[in-house]
Amino acid sequence: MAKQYDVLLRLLLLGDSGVGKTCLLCRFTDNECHSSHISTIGVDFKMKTLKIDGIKVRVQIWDTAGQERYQTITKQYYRRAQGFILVYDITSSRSFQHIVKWASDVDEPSTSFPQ
Ligand SMILES: Nc1nc2c(ncn2[C@@H]2O[C@H](COP(=O)(O)OP(=O)(O)OP(=O)(O)O)[C@@H](O)[C@H]2O)c(=O)[nH]1
Repeated sequence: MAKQYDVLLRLLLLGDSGVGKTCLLCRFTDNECHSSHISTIGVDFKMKTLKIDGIKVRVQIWDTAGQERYQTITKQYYRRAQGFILVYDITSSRSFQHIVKWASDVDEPSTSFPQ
C-alpha cells in the first residue's frame, strides 16, 4: 500500500471563544463554514494532506476550546504540537489583546517542549 504521507505536522489553534477557530479549520479542510457558533468542547481535530515540493505533508490541526473552563484539558495538548496558530477576531480588540496571554501560555515551562 502506498504511503499516505511523508511528514506529519501537528498544529494547534488557540484563541478566545468565538473568534472563528473552528470556522477557519473547516474552511481549510472542507471548504465550508457554519454560521452558528457551537462552542468546541475540549479539543477536536481535522486533517488535510498537502503536496509541498513533492513531499506529502499531513497537516493535523487541533481545534481547542477558547472557553476558560476547558484550559486544563487543552493545555495538555500543547506539548505535542509542533506549531501554534493564534487566532483573534478582527472586530474584537479584546480578543486581539488576549493573544499575548495565549502566546505566554504556550511559553509556560509546564506546557512547552522539554529543552
Ligand atoms: N462574519 C464572520 N463570522 C465568522 C467568521 N469566522 C467565524 N465566524 C462566526 O463566528 C462564530 C464563532 O465561530 P467558531 O469558529 O465556532 O469560533 P471558535 O473560536 O471555534 O469558538 P470556541 O469553540 O468557543 O472556542 C460563528 O457564528 C461563525 O459563523 C468570519 O470570518 N466572518
